[in-house]
Amino acid sequence: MRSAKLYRYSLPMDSGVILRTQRLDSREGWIVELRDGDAVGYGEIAPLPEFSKETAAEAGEKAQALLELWVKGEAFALADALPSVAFGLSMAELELTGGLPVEGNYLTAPLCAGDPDALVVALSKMPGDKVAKIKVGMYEAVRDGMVANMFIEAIPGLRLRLDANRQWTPVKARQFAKYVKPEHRSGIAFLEEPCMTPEDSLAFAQETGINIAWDETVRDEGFEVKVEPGVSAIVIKPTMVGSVQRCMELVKQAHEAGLTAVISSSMESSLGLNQLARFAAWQTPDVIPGLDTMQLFKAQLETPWPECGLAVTPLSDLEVVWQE
Ligand SMILES: O=C(O)CCC(=O)c1ccccc1C(=O)O
Ligand SMILES: [Mg+2]
Repeated sequence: MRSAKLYRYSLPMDSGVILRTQRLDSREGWIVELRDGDAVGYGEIAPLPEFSKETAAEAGEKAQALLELWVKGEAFALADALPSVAFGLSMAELELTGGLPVEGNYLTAPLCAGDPDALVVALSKMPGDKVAKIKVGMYEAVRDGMVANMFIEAIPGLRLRLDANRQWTPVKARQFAKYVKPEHRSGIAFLEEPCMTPEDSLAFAQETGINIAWDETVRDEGFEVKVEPGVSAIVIKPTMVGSVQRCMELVKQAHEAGLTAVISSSMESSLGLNQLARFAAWQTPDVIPGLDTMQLFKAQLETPWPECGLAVTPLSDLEVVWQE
C-alpha cells in the first residue's frame, strides 16, 4: 500500500546571504515523504532563486501531480520533469527502496564567501587532503589573484577550488591569472566557470595553464561530458541537474573521460544536504564534495548536519500541504 505526503518548509537564512542580485532571507521548499508498507523515503524539492529556472510554487504543483499518480501505483515519469522535482522524487524513491547507502561524506570543502581568516582556521582543522573553495569574480580580479596566491603559499599541499560564476571578461580573467604565480597555478585544482562563455573559459585555461571546471555549463541545453584541454572537473548540483539517475550518468561519463565529478549543494536544507553527503560518499568516494552551505542557514530541518549547532525543526512541525 503506497501513501505520500508533501510538506512545505521555510527556513531562516543568515542575514548576509546574497544570491546574484537578491538577498535570500528564507529558503523555501518542499519535502516529499513516500511510504510503501513499512518502508519510507524522503526527498527535498527546493529550486534555488536566481539559479533554478523553476520557482518553488511551480515545483510544488508538479510534484503533487506526480505524487498523485505514484500513490495509484504508477512509476514517476521524470524524463521531462523540472530538475528540482526530478531530483526530490527520485531521491525519495531511492531511499524508500533502500538504494541510498547510509554512510555519508561529511568532509566537505570549506567555502569562503568573505573572511579569509575563517578559512585558514577551517583548513587547519581539516584532516587529510586540504581542499577549500573560494568565490571570486565579485571584487577586483587582481585582489582575487592575490588571495589565491596567499592561500596556496600559506597552506602547503592545498588544493584550491575557485568559482567565478561566469563573472569575468577575458581581460579580467587574464588580470586574475597574472597575479597567480606560475609555480602556484597547479595548486588550483580548478577554477569554475571563469568567463561568460564556455569558449572564453576554454581559451583562458589553455592560455594560463589553470585548470577549469564546468558548473553552469553542465546545466546548459545539449551539454555532453567530453575530454577538453584544461578542463579537470564537472560540478554536479542535483537540484539543478535532475534525477539521481541523470546525476549518476554524469558521474560515470566524467570518470570515463578522466574528469573529477564533484557533488555540490544548491543550498538544500540539512535534510537534503545529508542525502547529498550520502550520495557523494557512494558515487564519488575519492572526492571531497562541495557541501559547505549549512553556515548560510539559521535553522536545520529534521536531520542534523554533523557538528552544526543550529536548532532542528522536525518534519512534524511543518505544514502538510497534500497527502494521500
Ligand atoms: O560548490 C560548493 O562547494 C558550494 C556550493 C556553491 O558554491 C553554490 C551554491 C549555490 C548556488 C551556486 C553555487 C556555485 O557553485 O556557484
Ligand atoms: Mg559554481
